[in-house]
Amino acid sequence: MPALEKVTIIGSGNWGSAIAKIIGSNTARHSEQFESTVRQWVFEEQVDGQNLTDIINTQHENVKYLKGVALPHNVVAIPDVIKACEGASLVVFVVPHQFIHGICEKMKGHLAPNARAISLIKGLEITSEGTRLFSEEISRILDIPCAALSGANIANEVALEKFCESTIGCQSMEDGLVFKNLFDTPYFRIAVIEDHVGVQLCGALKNVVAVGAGFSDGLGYGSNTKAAIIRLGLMEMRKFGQTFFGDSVKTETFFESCGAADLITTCNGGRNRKVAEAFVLTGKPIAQLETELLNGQKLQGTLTAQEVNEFLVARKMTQEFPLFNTVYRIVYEGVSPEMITVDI
Ligand SMILES: NC(=O)C1=CN([C@@H]2O[C@H](COP(=O)(O)OP(=O)(O)OC[C@H]3O[C@@H](n4cnc5c(N)ncnc54)[C@H](O)[C@@H]3O)[C@@H](O)[C@H]2O)C=CC1
Ligand SMILES: O=C(CO)COP(=O)(O)O
Repeated sequence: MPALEKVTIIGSGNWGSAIAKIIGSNTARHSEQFESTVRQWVFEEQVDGQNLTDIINTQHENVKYLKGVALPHNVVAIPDVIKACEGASLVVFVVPHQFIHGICEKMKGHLAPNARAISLIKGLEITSEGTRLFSEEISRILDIPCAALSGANIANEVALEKFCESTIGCQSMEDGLVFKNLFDTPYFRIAVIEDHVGVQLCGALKNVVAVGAGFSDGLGYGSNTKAAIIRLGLMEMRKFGQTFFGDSVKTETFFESCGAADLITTCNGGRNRKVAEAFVLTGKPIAQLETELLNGQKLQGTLTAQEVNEFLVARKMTQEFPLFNTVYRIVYEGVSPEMITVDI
């Protein structure tokens, strides 16, 4: 009989906690394939004078990032990333994208020889030199294959077991199906496709569009305006993929949960939308609103807008992506939010 897979989750924010609930129940359910215990690396912090890891391990609840949701008892919170990942054969990365590099560097040399990873991160490594997917970054640093999972998955709703779908993009179907067993439940339905590039591009770029949708809400524009922003955003997402990743992004991927569906849910119920709306209503800086409104959770869309802009400026192509460009200029250059319907 093949050895049981040892699962480690890297991250314990809002989505990291919701996904820990699913993974913990699935490893217990599929005891022929997975070791029941799931180690979760938790960035240690104090909550009411107690370590967050101690709270999770005794109360089985992440009281800071997913309050009110019971976590399975087989999920064990560990503050030391090396202890959390030592000997792991399946690694689930679910941290805000700005933190991934430092974490991967510490994990080097500590995984099982056959380890495979999956990235749930919604963001892109974009610099003026080029773009890199986080699955590629993780593969490069740790020398292991890495798939991606992304979908219309607002964490709080998934944690309450409200039905939704999600997409796994992989290079090896064999690995994709192992991960499907780790994530799939009757209320979290997984499709596996061989387009790990498209899955991640959608997950990152839809956050920029959601910031634009939030501006529209803050200005009091209605559903038609938001629908236009969503449609134009989808077109720019596809154009970005076709222009910079060519045939490796499949058009059908935009019709999966990771594509149009995630764009719609994020533009209606996500944190990027919420903070962008408050930006218009209050005039406060984004960083201040992130602190005031999100209780330690992190925005991804404004950072991605900045990274995408740097990449497009280096190629003199900002005019070809008017929505991405306008979102950037509103957040970072003091351009009036009304321009969201003028310049796109
Ligand atoms: N929350 C959601 O509804 C969904 C989020 N995602 C994506 O999943 C990824 C992770 O998001 P969440 O779990 O929601 O995180 P979050 O937005 O709740 O971020 C907080 C997390 O960042 C950690 N953190 C703070 N400072 C840190 C540091 N210096 N080093 C390392 N970690 C630090 C905190 O401990 C906490 O675990 C993101 O890319 C996000 O876009 C994807 C689907 C749904
Ligand atoms: O990715 C998400 C839903 O699928 C969450 O989006 P926000 O980060 O805007 O909350």
